Amino acid sequence: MASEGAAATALQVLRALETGPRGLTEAEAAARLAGTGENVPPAPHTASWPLRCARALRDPFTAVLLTLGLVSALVASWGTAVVILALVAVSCGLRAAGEHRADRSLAALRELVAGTATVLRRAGADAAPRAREIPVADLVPGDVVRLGPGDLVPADVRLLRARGLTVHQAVLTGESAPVAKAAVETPGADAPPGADPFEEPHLCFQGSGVATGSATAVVVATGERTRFAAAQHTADGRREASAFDRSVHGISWVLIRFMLLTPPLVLMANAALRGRGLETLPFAVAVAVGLTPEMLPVIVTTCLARAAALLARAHRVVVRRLPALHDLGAVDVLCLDKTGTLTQDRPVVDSALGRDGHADPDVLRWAAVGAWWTLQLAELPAPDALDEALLAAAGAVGEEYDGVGAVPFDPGRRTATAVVAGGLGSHVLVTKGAAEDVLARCDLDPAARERLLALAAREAGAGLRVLAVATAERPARTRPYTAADERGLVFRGLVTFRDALAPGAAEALRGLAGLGIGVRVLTGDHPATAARACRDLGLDAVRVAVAGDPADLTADVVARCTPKDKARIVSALRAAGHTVGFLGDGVNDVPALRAADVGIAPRTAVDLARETADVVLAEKDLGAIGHAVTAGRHSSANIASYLRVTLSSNLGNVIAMLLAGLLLPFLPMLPVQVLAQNLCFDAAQLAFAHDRPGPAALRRPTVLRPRAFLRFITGFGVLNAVADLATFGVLAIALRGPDALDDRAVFHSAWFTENLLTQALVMYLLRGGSRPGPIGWAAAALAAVGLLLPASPLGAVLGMTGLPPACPLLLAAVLALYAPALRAVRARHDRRLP
Ligand SMILES: Nc1ncnc2c1ncn2[C@@H]1O[C@H](COP(=O)(O)OP(=O)(O)OP(=O)(O)O)[C@@H](O)[C@H]1O
Repeated sequence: MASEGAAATALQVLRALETGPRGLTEAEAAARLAGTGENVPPAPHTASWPLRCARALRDPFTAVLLTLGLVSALVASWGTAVVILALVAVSCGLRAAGEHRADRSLAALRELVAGTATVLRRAGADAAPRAREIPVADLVPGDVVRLGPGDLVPADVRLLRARGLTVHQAVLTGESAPVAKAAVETPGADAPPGADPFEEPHLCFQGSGVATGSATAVVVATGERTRFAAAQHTADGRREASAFDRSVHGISWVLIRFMLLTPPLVLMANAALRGRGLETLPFAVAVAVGLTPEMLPVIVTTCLARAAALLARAHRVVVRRLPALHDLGAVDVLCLDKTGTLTQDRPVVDSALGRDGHADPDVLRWAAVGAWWTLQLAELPAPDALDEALLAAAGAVGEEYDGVGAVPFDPGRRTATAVVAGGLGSHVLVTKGAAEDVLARCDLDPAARERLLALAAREAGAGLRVLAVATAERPARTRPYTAADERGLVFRGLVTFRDALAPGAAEALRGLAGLGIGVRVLTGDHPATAARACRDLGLDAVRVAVAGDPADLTADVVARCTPKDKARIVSALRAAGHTVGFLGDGVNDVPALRAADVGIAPRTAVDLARETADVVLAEKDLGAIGHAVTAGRHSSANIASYLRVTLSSNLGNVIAMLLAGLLLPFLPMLPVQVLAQNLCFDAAQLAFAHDRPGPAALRRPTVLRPRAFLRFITGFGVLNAVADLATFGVLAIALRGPDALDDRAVFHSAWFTENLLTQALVMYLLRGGSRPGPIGWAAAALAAVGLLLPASPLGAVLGMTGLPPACPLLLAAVLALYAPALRAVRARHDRRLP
């Protein structure tokens, strides 16, 4: 379509599509819909099962396991190879199943936040076109659509008319700044063939969103034929990994290096000290596998999927990017916009004041004339909330003038201008906007400007929103008006608005403070209005700054933020080491939503903000953020617990096994026993995905510091190895000397049992939190397997045997010493935590 559009004028495109500027009739549209199909991009998330499993294989642990399995098969160690491959298969299967469940439970809720488009359609061939909202899926080529600020471009379109239009194309091009678009008549005439269609000024693409201005455009491609659909196959995952995921990744790579080093080290040590050859390879491989937290991908997926499904069900929160939950859990600063988030964004005109501060209905009338003609001439799909309030308060005004032009509102400029025909060949500019910005464009002496600014501040201090109104009479002209014409204005007065606080906002803010999250308000509004709203919401002693002040990075409330300021402050907070969430609902929040670690939008947000956000609150209840944060922390805490327990335990086992292997005339465990023990431990570890962490883990933002973490596992790993080696010593002494140790089956079985018992103990004691819950049950089951398996027929298959009666008692003695040591070290570790 791009090449076709690039070469054709708007008229040619309309003709080719057998449509006109008045749009299609309903009947034509219905017939086309039957032919072209719904305007939905191919679903990117419903991957097939084989694809899901193949994706699971990309996980580094799984890949290493697979390699070890293949190495075992190469040296014909079939038992080892089969167990390892079974581990890989189970891990991939569980992970794919978890992803599938998560996708399914979210798909239904995603529908809730599906967008609509404003389309011009006619009831019949002779009927007048009517603008109405339809589901985006019902759009067909040839439809004429209207676009306004915050709208998502619903299909690939060719602009017919545009005013001050800029669009975010980041999803398609990665370019974060909005690009200007215009309905030029001979587009790209001299563009070289094959030039980037995204740079064509007269084409807009599905997936992009309107930052400022408005447009009327004809749909040229829908559904799978859009550029967006084509791009989706290549580009995915616009955001970098979360801090938590990066830490997990870092820890994983340290481990993988260890794992890869283990087999050669074991081989060399055994060759040097014991003169063993390549026959130790299966054992070396099994030990390396023993080090792997191979259930990590399964635990991560299950934890995230469970948290997302619970949030969707219980709190109607849609998590559009699962790993964002971990970012949420780590958020320590949440930035919010004010309008529409802390307030309802349903403004009602309170008063209209003249220059002297007294009521002046003429000010309201001019403001409404401006609102009416901006709306008409910019062909906005809908008025914004302030314009709507002006029109509601002023009644039928505007039509007594002829509209000439409009420069629509832009949150960077903070003004909007409409131009109407005045008397005797003159035009009247009607400009309204933020008091400071309008006053800066008025011809006033400094004292008068100060007085009027103070008047605006007084009204804002009462919690009202304030618009300043100014006009200017100019000789009529044909040249279009631009923002540069907003100067030399005559100040008319102020219109003030009441905007009620959002219900539940005060409570939500208290809840966030209780979760250890600092709140910053970044708003485009007047500092006094914002400060008052915050005070009314119970945020005391707020420090207020205006964007651009040196203090804007430390203030609680930053007023007069442009969209760029919001994004700048969010990025600076991130650079200072914070994990930053941003909650906003307007088009002016889009860059900040994108810049934050996690973007959150209420369901009522403009389409573009909702589409940019990682998390959407389907109910208009800010309290849901607290639940979402807690769910994120819950998931991260479980994963961290899993890693702590599994790695400490595995490391201890591996150290003990290597040393014992060098001291003993035979291997301390057969490879298949090492793997069987590993499999039992893995199965028990799945309980971590269902655990309820202790309240301490939910009270603070989650942080996983790799260094501290690796210190933790080394400390506990060594302790665990000491316990294992103590068992070894006790067995040697109790069973009296080398003879007893010659009974390999007894030794292997005793060590197997001891390993599972210590692992159960570590699971139970290292987890943190008070109630045992699923972990308690899993640990008990693991201990039972450890005690019963060696004597069972399966134990015999694995080369084990029942233990002599003295053995359990000896093991109990070792454990009785190990448990208090573990508790003591744990308590010391907890005391050192901040
Ligand atoms: N339709 C409009 N016409 C003229 N001026 C407007 C209009 N809408 C908003 N303004 C002015 O521009 C300022 C900035 O608006 P913007 O939309 O960036 O932020 P906001 O809605 O005030 O606050 P928040 O950032 O909290 O959502 C407003 O405070 C108001 O003074």
